[in-house]
Amino acid sequence: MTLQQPPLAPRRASAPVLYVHSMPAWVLEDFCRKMDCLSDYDWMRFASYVITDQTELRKIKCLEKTGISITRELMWWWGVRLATVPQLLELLQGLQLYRAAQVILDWTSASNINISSSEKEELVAPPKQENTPVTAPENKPREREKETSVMPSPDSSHSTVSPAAPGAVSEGALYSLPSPPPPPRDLLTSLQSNPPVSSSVKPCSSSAPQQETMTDLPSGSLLWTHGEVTAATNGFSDKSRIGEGTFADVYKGQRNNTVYVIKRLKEMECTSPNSTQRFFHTEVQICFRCCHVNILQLLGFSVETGLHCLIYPYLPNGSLQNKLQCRDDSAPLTWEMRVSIAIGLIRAVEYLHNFGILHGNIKSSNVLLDENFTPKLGHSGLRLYSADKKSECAVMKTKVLQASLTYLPEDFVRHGQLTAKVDVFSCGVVLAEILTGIKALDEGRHPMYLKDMIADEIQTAKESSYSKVKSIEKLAAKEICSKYLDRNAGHLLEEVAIDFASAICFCLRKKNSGIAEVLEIMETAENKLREHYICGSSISGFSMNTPEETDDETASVSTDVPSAGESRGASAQAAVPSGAAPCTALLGAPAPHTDCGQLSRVPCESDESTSFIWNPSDRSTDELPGSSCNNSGNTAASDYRIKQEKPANGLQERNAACAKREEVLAAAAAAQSTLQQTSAQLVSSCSSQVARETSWKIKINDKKKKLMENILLYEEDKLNSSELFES
Ligand SMILES: Nc1ncnc2c1ncn2[C@@H]1O[C@H](COP(=O)(O)OP(=O)(O)OP(=O)(O)O)[C@@H](O)[C@H]1O
Repeated sequence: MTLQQPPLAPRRASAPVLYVHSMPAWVLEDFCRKMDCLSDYDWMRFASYVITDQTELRKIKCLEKTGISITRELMWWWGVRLATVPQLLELLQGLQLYRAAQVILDWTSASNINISSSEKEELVAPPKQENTPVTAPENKPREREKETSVMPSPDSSHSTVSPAAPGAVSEGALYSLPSPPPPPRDLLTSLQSNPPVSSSVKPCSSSAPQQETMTDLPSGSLLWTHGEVTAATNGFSDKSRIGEGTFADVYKGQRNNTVYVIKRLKEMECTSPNSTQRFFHTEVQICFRCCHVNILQLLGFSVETGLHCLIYPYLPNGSLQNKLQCRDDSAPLTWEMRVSIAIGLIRAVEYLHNFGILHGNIKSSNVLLDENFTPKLGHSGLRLYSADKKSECAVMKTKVLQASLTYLPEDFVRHGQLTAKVDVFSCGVVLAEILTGIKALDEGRHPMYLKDMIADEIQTAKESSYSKVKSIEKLAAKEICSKYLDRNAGHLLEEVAIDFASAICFCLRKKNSGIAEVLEIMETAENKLREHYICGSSISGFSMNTPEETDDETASVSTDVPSAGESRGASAQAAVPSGAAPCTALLGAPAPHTDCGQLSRVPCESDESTSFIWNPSDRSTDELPGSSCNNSGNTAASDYRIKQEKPANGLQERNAACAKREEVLAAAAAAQSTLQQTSAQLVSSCSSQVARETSWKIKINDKKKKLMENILLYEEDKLNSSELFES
């Protein structure tokens, strides 16, 4: 007896269609968790209904080794083919996978989504009991497994077949299954062509009139039609074209009042006829799986003959490379931004590596900056770890990588073996660009590669040091800072600069570190910088709209909008709390802009009458101290700069201040994530300040401490804005 594909009746045209791809993330996650711990046999049985092509199915099963949820991968595969939730549900129920089905049912009933049984009947006829596989000799134990998967015992995740032989399990399971009609072999053809009649799902194609249109989709579709991309880019007009990469022409486009970037793949650039398709497929697959604040999100794609487009959000601050080189006459990135961009990049790489994904094309032009200067790593060139035994190394031979020698280590150039260390190396080159502002490649320079300039410093440090390995990085870091630190960004705390440069050395040395170690160094640097700004001699504040602690008892809140002059004055007056540690030495040349708003060599003195201002209107570059060299004040990340000033008097002013602050807080909601991050750091830095101040016998300002606590409660929605300033 053979297992039959559950037959599908045509969808009712008028019924609202609930697609698998529009399932909320938490439902999908819960569902995947339940499915992933099924026995291999049960999982394969389910998957075989979704993907009838065994090669395709085995490819997904292989991903299990990388720690990726294979059910998620399977759901993606099915989701882009416009599978519906009722279809999924029917399949689960037909296979008696009740726990997973329950996840879907809980969600639909909690959200009042109506999937009535009659409707289900019309959508999909469940597989009949007698169609379940019972014939193969090995089916008896497996039948028992199926039961346990309905109500699993603690070890139900363990198949009766040894987990040490996943290939055998897969094959056994596959061979015992019937062969339903093969679905389209890959994403592209399936999306382009009409589906086989018996296929369980229907691919979407702009040329398939019987298919629901995009407007029918509950939350919009990932799949754009040719017409939609053409309309969004004004027919791929030159005016809409904003850039060009190795693989794609980049267009800025608009659809439904949202601005997008549409990357049109260059069909001719690829080495073989299939490589565009492979590249595209990989890109879409990986984007689907990756969800991280520092990874560029894929919003859609378009696949038609001769036209492959990937659609991303438009990031108004463009690429890191352009920003570092101040193209479009933008102000240099501040140190706060640079450190935070570096950390964002490292986190993105760490995230990918944790998922077993190698990037293989990390460079500053691939790091894009959103309106808050949050970095988003683009993913052209992403590859998966090769699943075969040979290695964690995948052989890379693409044109993209040959063009990226600037960011790749010598070993890689020679052997073409991509490993996590290659990514760490490339990351180091980008970090070096951030710290030095020097181009990664300049053919008119000797050495022309920035990586070689850093390598020379490491080598020199090695030769001149007989001490332990660790100090070599420090030695080299000092040299790098004194020679190459980007002076346009103003001054940088010496300790921070050296940590930053050390992180670069750790990335670029021969036996380089893991990404986690590099992240730790940079996070330490960021904490030092933040602590210094908040507790020490901050002038510009650490790009956050949070109040700065002062040690005066009577400080009150002022909402005065200072003039540019006042800002400058305040910058010059920025005070270090009484008794604060002596100002740390600062690196960088005596700034060409001495009033640049960065950490100038401020005298360490107290200012007992300081208060703080959040000043949303104080954003324009020309109001900033030293605006020619500092744009921190006019970015969203640092919109509300902190300034110390004489206290305002009386209740009236305080009330006015409160009202004003409410406005500010409303705006601050837009920068919620930044705020949350800051608060946590603020609390830690404040507690360390408290400790210090206590030892210096300084009385802490209770009102401000209360305000800090209130801000945290506000962010946790435990206070509303009117209660924020209650003491
Ligand atoms: N989402 C985006 N928002 C704003 N600008 C973008 C976006 N994506 C790309 N760009 C711009 O287009 C340029 C080209 O991007 P693309 O990613 O195609 O190429 P690349 O990174 O320079 O090279 P390669 O294709 O070799 O990785 C970028 O340098 C950037 O200026």
